[in-house]
Order: sequence, then structure tokens, then C-alpha cells
Amino acid sequence: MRIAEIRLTPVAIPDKPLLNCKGVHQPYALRTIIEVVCDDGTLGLGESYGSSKALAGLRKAAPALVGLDPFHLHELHARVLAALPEGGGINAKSAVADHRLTDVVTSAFEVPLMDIQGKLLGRPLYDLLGGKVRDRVPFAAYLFYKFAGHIGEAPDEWGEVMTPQAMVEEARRFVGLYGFGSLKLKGGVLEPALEIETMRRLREAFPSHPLRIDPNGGWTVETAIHIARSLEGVLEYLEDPVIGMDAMAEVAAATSLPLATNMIVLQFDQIAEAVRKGAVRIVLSDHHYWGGLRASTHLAKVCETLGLGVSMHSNSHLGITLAAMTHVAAATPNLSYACDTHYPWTGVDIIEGGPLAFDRGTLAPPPGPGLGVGLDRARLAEFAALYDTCGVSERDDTAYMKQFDPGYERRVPRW
Ligand SMILES: O=C([O-])C(=O)C[C@H](O)[C@@H](O)C(=O)[O-]
Repeated sequence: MRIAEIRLTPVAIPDKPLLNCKGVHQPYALRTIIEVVCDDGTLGLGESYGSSKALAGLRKAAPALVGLDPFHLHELHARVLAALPEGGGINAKSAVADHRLTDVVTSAFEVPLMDIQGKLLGRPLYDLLGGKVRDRVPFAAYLFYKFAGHIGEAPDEWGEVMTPQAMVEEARRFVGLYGFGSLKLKGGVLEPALEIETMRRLREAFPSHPLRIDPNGGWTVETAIHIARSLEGVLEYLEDPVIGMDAMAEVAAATSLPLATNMIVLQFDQIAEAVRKGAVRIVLSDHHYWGGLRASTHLAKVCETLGLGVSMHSNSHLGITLAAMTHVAAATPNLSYACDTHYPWTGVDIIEGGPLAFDRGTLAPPPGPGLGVGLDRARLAEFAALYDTCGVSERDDTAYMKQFDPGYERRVPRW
């Protein structure tokens, strides 16, 4: 059996005006849906970033994969490296490092190949990762400060969330609708005193929910140490308070709170320095850029060996990604924190049966062989058409923020 055809479909999905330290989410988030078809007709599904750089990398590598045995994942990586000899970075979120394009592209194709493997074997994907160690995977509510609505539009159903009290209401709604048992706040948006107050109010309102805050490196070392010390005993961990390995190490040394990251440890060769410097105690995995699902379980093993915790990062995404995250989380013994997910914010999907439903904040890996999800082709066509017409071709939270506030400047750190 060999790969016969690969189809790449960029899609745009409606998103909410969610704030972070660099601006605000545009009205549409971009993704690429990947279909890998084998010569016997078996179809594997995947989902990756929708930025033009990611799409260009996927498009360039795809022809080189025709003829590949879907079980030969080392060869997949070798073919991606050969097809993208210039390499390069993608999806920069920090001053430290980009995600490696070749890892992103390998990851993007590894998921559909493993979906195919599962379908051929008649086994769920988690069985190809060592079998599941939990039946249900816990996810965290991903709380955002937000504007009431997009420019020129009526307020959305979540309304404006720009105060600590409004955030408690957002959290109540998330917990009420989805049953989430952990809460993560996207910070770096309001001035530090207000974000400290937000976390304290969340603690009062949800006394037993683990809490975390992630300003995406939006604080100076001084601010971060102040906030960390103020929230000791309140948070389970503090994610990427500052930019850079040395700055993270300085904050880590000044607080008892464990620091987590998806900004200073993005690939395997950054782990050793982080450990040497004592910069982080928890690494956030993400199969989209760590090299795939198997690489995510390898990361977990490395973290276990080094005494680091493992949690899971997300970006705006659809159900193929959520299914993949759930399979890998189900098969990762030491993934001991609830996974991040943006999924409820978009609330639409291109998978058959509509969006996957959380129960008590958890998801079971979809049943059936492979990933366990199929494509709703009408919905795929709808969001592909939206990609062509929506006017968004790159994520640029800062440019969109300037439409709300012409004086806004991108500053990291901001506070
Ligand atoms: O944990 C993170 O760093 C993220 O979730 C990255 C995202 O891009 C987040 O900052 C967002 O959606 O604004």
C-alpha cells in the first residue's frame, strides 16, 4: 500500500475578538485540512496551521510523499527534509525561536498517516502510541479577556469581558456549559494588578479548580516576579511570564510557583539548556510542531526522565486536531495537567456529526479505528469558500487591534 494522493484545503473559521498581549484575534482563524489517500482508497485526515508559510511548506512537501508507505514515518521525515532543504521557521511567538518548518510539516502529515495505519489495523490511534492510560482526557477552560464583538458587528453571545468580575462570569459560563475542571487565563492584557485580582476572584469563585495564567511573555522580569509571588498558593503553574531562557530562569529562581512554557522550549534541543538553567518545570507539548504524535509521547518520556511535568498547548483549531490531541493525551502516562483547547471559542467543525462534545470538561478519544473522525464535506466546502472570501490570509492580532485602537503598539514585554 502506498500514498496515491494528497489534498490540502485551507479553511477559515469564525473566531471571537479574544485579547492577548500582542492584540486581538481577527474574525477568522485559519487552518489547513489534510487528506492523504492511499492506492486502496484508505483516507487519512490531518489538520495544521493555515498561515501562508505553513501552507507553502505543506504544498511543497506533499508531492514528495506520493508513493510512501504510510507506516514509514522515518522516511516521511526524511522526505520532508529533502523537499524543504531551506528549512526555516514558522509561527514565531517569541524572540527565542520559531517552530521549525520541517517539524511542522512532518507533524502535519504524520497524523493522517497514523490515521491510515489505525484504519488498516482496525485499531484506535491511541493503540499505536502504546495504548490508552486514561479513558477520558481532561481539558481546561481557556479564558480570554475579550471585546464585545468584532468591528462593525453586534456583540457576540459572550459579550465584553474586560474586568475581573466579568472574567468570573465567563468562567462560570464555561464551567456551566462544558464542565471544565481547570481554568487557564490568557494574561498580559490588562495591567498586572487587575490580572492578579482576576486570578484571586477566580480562586474565590472556584475554590477547587486548578488555575493558571499565560501572558505569552508579556511581562518584564520585575513584573513577573511580583505577580508570581502574589499568586503563590493560587496557581498550579505560571506559563511563559517572560521572554527568553535567562529571563525565565531569573523568575523561576525568585518564586515557588512552577513555570511552564511553550515559548522557550519548542524543540528537543532546547530542553537541556532549560533544565541546566532551571528555567522551567513544565513543558507544554503540541503535536503540530514537536514533530507529531509519536514525538509528543517521546517528549513526555524525556520530561519524565528529567523530572519535568508535561501539559498540552493549543491554538485556534478544529475537531481533527482535537481528536489527535485526545488520542495522544490518552496515551501519555505523565500528562498530568488538563490540556489547553481553544475549541469552544469557534464552536463549528468540518467533522461529521458536528463539534465534539465535552462531558464534565473531558473528552474520550473518538471511537473507531484511527482518529475516529470523518469529514463533513459540505462544511469543509463552506469553510474553504470562507477562506477564499474572508479577507484574512495571515494571523495578525496587532494589525487588527489597531482597528479598535489606532494608537496601539505591539510591545513584548508590555507590562
Ligand atoms: O498558550 C499559548 O501560548 C497560546 O495559546 C497561543 C495562542 O496563540 C494564544 O495566545 C491566543 O490564541 O491568543
